[in-house]
Amino acid sequence: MVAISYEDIVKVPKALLHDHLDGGLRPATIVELAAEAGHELPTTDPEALGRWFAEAANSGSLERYLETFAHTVAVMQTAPALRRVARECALDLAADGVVYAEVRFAPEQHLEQNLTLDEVVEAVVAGFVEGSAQAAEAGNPIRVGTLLTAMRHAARSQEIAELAVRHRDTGVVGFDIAGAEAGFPPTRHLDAFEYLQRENFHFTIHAGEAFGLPSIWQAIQWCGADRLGHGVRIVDDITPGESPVLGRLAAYVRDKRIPLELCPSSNVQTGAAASIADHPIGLLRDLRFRVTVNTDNRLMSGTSMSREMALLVDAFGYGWKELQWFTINAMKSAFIPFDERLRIIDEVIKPAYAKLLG
Ligand SMILES: O=c1[nH]cnc2c1ncn2[C@@H]1O[C@H](CO)[C@@H](O)[C@H]1O
Ligand SMILES: [Zn+2]
Repeated sequence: MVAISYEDIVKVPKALLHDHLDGGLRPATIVELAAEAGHELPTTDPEALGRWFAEAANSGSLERYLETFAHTVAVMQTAPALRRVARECALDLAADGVVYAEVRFAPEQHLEQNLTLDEVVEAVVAGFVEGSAQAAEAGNPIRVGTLLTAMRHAARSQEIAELAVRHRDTGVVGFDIAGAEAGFPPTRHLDAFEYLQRENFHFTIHAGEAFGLPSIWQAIQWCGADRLGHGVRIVDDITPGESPVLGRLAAYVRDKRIPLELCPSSNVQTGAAASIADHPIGLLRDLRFRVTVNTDNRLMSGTSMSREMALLVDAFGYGWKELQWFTINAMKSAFIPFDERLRIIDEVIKPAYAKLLG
């Protein structure tokens, strides 16, 4: 088998479902925006700043990992700043060969300079539109959908859910909750999830990352999540061995084809996995869960979609067949309409991989 190089992975179309806007800024942009905003950074050298984020996020704890977002959120408080960050996000993903991305952020964290929630969303969506148009001109077409996140420790989820529905025809394709998981179960936001279900809207829930099965169970069985953000701890319900045995929850997640938005590097940093080679993605793929590969926070993990795939190729010996499987899984699980998903699978993804698979 011919070894797969990083450069080859960049060229092949990829789909990304779990990427945080405030976790993916270019270090140089943070430096510029911080100077404008008068925000003090740990360093103003972009390269050193990039390293600082990766090191500070490498803490083994989700709570400490999340502290680093204070510096990105602080420079995303005006409409031009939000628009720029979103535009650069679309450009960076497209340059990495991502053809479909759902990018999330929490509007409630961007109100420090008196923007309204609607203005925050409008600025970000405008940035994605602008970035996607520029990427297409450069020969890297990408479709970017926005997910609105509510912070799980706060109490604004109903308001954010309504905001998402209000913008559903202008770029917002779904809803999410994020933030520290332990102590903040998904059922705290049940009203918001029930509202979204009545609106026939889509949502994912960060669950099974820093807390285990009860969080996943609530996300699926109480809240009705379409997908699981991470969900990696579903392995706690699988007894390993020659023929692994699935508990009732793991069996349900697999039977219902509930997509797992796995984020290998992020999980190593927050302590959810000991290393990439030890990451449960290997087992979950072998057992044919609906596994997808994601970046979570490109800045904090110093990563990209191509890099995450390259790490898996190295650790598990995956070839184009597996990378295509991950990509089609992600596209099937996207929150855009079925016919649009199918078009990207049939016209963009399959033809590109067919050439490589021979
Ligand atoms: O892996 C994660 N788990 C939980 N919360 C996260 C993760 N990555 C980022 N955020 C949180 O989501 C907010 C909106 O994008 C970020 O500000 C961060 O606090
Ligand atoms: Zn996340």
